[in-house]
Amino acid sequence: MSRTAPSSLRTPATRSGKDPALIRVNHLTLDFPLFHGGARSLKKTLFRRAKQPLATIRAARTGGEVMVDDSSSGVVSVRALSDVSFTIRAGERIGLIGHNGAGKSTLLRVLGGIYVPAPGMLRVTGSVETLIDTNSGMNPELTGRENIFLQAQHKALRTAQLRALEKDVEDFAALGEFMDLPVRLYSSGMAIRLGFGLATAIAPQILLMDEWFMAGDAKFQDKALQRLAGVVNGADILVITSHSLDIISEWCTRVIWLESGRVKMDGPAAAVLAAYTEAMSHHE
Ligand SMILES: Nc1ncnc2c1ncn2[C@@H]1O[C@H](COP(=O)(O)OP(=O)(O)OP(=O)(O)O)[C@@H](O)[C@H]1O
Repeated sequence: MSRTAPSSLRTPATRSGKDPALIRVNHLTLDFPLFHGGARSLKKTLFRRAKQPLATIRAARTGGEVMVDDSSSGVVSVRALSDVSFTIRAGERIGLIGHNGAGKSTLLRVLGGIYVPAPGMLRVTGSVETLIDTNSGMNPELTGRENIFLQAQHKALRTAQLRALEKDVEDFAALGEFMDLPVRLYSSGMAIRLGFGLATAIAPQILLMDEWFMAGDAKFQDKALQRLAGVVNGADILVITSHSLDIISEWCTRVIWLESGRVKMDGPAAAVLAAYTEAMSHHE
């Protein structure tokens, strides 16, 4: 069984003469509008708590800031990211940590081009692969095998590379006859196997990954970790969100700690994890 992507598929930028990967984020803010003036009851509740014309209610360590705009529009929104700035260079492995609703997944989706921030500046240099949603980039009506062909087409692979990709993903996902059945029939664990196998078959320059992608049965996790190690070694940049400080300390060189959408601390993994653990111990 193949546990790492075939070397013929690997094209890390730093070894292929492309520009090194880079992520630059400047003063990035992202709001999710919740409702407009029509839906009054939540708004009234929020105003009772805030008693300010333009109120910012910061929940204690859960969620982003809830913004209530008292102008005629009456928009209520959640500020998931607030004035976030950082630069990630090739060779760095970043862990995103923070409380529930701190903005980790939202930030990952912004970096992956799924959400467009406003205002703010985002510059990403290099090929990006996201391991965020099990079905991202997959057509559920097509079979697992057809989805492999689709990705190969998307990446303009030659026939020999396509065959190598097909074999590699088929071996890794170990879906048996389900490989030739539509993806919509897969269980979530089966979809993760295929999605993970596909996304990690060709090392991207930048790999963005949500921790729950490591979910699955113990045997799969073991296989996935070994395969991921190969991809991370081939990728220029890894950004991973996790609540597991063990995973973060094992995989990351640098940690960005988010609190209510803001960067609370950004630095070497050991230092940020120590500060985070210390802060958490005061909140228990
Ligand atoms: N699609 C959405 N619509 C409205 N609000 C959203 C949406 N997605 C996220 N949010 C809000 O944005 C904030 C940040 O959410 P996000 O999912 O990024 O947090 P997280 O740090 O990944 O949390 P967790 O650790 O619980 O997964 C939360 O307050 C959440 O309620």
